[in-house]
Amino acid sequence: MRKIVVANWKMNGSRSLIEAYKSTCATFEAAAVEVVVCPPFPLLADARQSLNQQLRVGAQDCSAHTDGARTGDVSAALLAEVGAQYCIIGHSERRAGHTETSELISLKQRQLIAKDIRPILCVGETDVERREDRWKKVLNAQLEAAFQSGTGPSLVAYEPVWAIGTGLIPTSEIIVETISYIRKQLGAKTGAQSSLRVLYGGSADETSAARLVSLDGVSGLLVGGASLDARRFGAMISSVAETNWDVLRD
Ligand SMILES: O=C[C@H](O)COP(=O)(O)O
Repeated sequence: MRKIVVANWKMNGSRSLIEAYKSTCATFEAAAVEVVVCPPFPLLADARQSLNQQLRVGAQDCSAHTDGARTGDVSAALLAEVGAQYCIIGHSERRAGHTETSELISLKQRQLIAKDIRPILCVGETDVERREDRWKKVLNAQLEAAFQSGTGPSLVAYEPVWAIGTGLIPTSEIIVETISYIRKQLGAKTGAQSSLRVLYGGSADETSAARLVSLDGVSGLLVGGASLDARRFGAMISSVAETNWDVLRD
């Protein structure tokens, strides 16, 4: 299966970054890697139009509701209308900064699936939860809620909170063990472990991308900071694509 690399611009980016992506990132070998760009809402339509050839476009969040008097919310239907094919949900910055619960996130997942948008469900423990060996319990709760919507996610991003934007990347052992645990938990619920894609996110950059996607069970990357520079992100895509071709040649 192709590796997938997702750029999460968070509350950053501009039309000029879309243009930079167009000239720098849209020349990779699409057969080897799937690339998804998630800009802020106002740039979605522009991104979709400009990057349509090879890059997919995703949103960073969506409303748990379909319509109505919900100022500031953006529905899955509207995301579909501007061409979003993916949507990040449950990012730790929303769980913590916007007090989003797993129940709310599962409602969002349901809205997205109804509009044929693929949810990318983010899960991950804090440093204290890791140190106190409570990470399994935390991940279970975050994954369990996703099943309240009736269908499990086909894309999960494991993002340890302590690795996001810190320059700290967990050891390979931690990443492999945790992603294997996520796969086991979801496989037990859905029986569809093989079609599940699990990404790693947290301080991934052009120097670590190839190693990270080569780890057992890692289907790709969710990238924050390093995706804000089109050249760095382009270098990440290239190194992941090369890794994938190596796999195909073996
Ligand atoms: O969604 C992306 C993650 O939060 C990772 O961010 P980062 O690559 O800046 O650590």
